[in-house]
Amino acid sequence: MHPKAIILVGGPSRGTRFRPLSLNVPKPLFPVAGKPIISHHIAALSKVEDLKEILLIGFFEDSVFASFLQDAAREYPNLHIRYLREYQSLGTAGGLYHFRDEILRGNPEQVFVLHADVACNFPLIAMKKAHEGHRGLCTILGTKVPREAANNFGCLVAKPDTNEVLHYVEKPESFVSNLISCGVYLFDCAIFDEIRKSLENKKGNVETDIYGKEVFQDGNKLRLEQDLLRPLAQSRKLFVYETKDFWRQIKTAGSAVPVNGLYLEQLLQTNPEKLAHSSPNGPEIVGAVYIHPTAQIDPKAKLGPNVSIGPNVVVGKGVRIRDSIILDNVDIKQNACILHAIIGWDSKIGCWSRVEGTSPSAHNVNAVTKNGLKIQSITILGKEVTIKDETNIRNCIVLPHKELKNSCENEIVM
Ligand SMILES: Nc1nc2c(ncn2[C@@H]2O[C@H](COP(=O)(O)OP(=O)(O)O[C@H]3O[C@H](CO)[C@@H](O)[C@H](O)[C@@H]3O)[C@@H](O)[C@H]2O)c(=O)[nH]1
Repeated sequence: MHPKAIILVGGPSRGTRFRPLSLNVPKPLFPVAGKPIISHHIAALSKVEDLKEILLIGFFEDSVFASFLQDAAREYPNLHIRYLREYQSLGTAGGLYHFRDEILRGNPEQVFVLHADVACNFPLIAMKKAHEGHRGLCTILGTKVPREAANNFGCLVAKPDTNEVLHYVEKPESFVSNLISCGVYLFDCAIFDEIRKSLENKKGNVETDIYGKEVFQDGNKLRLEQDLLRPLAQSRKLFVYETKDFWRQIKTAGSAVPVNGLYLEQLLQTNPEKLAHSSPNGPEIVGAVYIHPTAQIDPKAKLGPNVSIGPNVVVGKGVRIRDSIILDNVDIKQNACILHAIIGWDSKIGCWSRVEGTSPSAHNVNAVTKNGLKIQSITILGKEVTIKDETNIRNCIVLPHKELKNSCENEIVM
């Protein structure tokens, strides 16, 4: 079977919860464990036999992915990776249908569809094997989440013996099931007939906008979940493949920190040589830590676990960093301490300063509550933020280009 793959990358308006980091980089290209979020998807797809083409579909400007695509072409010479731009947000299935001729060119039999904003070990080969063992049109990757988190996702009720999905309910108001959709699918190409049927049904719902143009009632969008998966479950053509391995959404900027940790842990198991290790003349490394080869780390610094250090970062003597992502060109002076934080590009952290957040809980990755109010658990500094010497920044979001001389806590610094 010869498959193709699609990564749904969304567009700029969708990155709002990822601010302030999405002000400088589109979310799909934000680095976790040393490489852009969607590079992890591509690495997994590159291992699928006979998969030669990956299409990124979204509504960002074309230029956004240009240099990423050049780098990816160098890294994966056998893969053809392109970006297809929707003229506006067409919904999670709208782009698939709009670009169906491109997708079906070369007669693939199957299409993987991956959301860009999820992190997992993408068990695509196992999904494909499971898919070929049943008569469904789609196999969806599922995982179990805590009961109280389930209604934030697409919920699946499946027959335990056959994995046939009996009900699919998108973000239900009351509890349906704690088996949820991970946003990773494998479709037979016959799915395009189902999308057409779904479109025809929706055409019954057309209305006229203020310009007299016909639009669907929900703004011309075709939703993979409600318009396709739900009817597929009703007609018993949807199956689930459950992963017991890690899975996480990347919605808020703060969620990049636990995701970084999960991918670093995975690297520690599969490719430990890509990670940093303690050495007699180097810094002390605890657990999984990634350091870009151009970064300069003082031998008296201590890093880890769950730390990624970007290109050209300078880390001074006595610095302590854990559970943090340090982006390109950051300068951290001696004895500063960085915990549960993301430090934006070109920022400067003065000596004896502390930039810290709080350890987030499993499925509520970005917020902790204090006196009933949500506060930031991961501290995030935007691009080019300067923290003066001996200043403490706790549970804050700091917008780009700020200079902080005084300590602050539980604030959004604008
Ligand atoms: N190309 C394109 N991509 C889109 C569009 N709308 C969303 N996306 C992309 O599609 C993915 C899903 O985004 P959302 O629409 O924000 O859905 P969600 O709240 O994340 O929920 C979905 O994913 C969950 C798993 O993470 C599922 O559990 C849930 O059922 C649903 O499919 C993201 O990668 C997003 O960038 C669109 O109009 N066009």
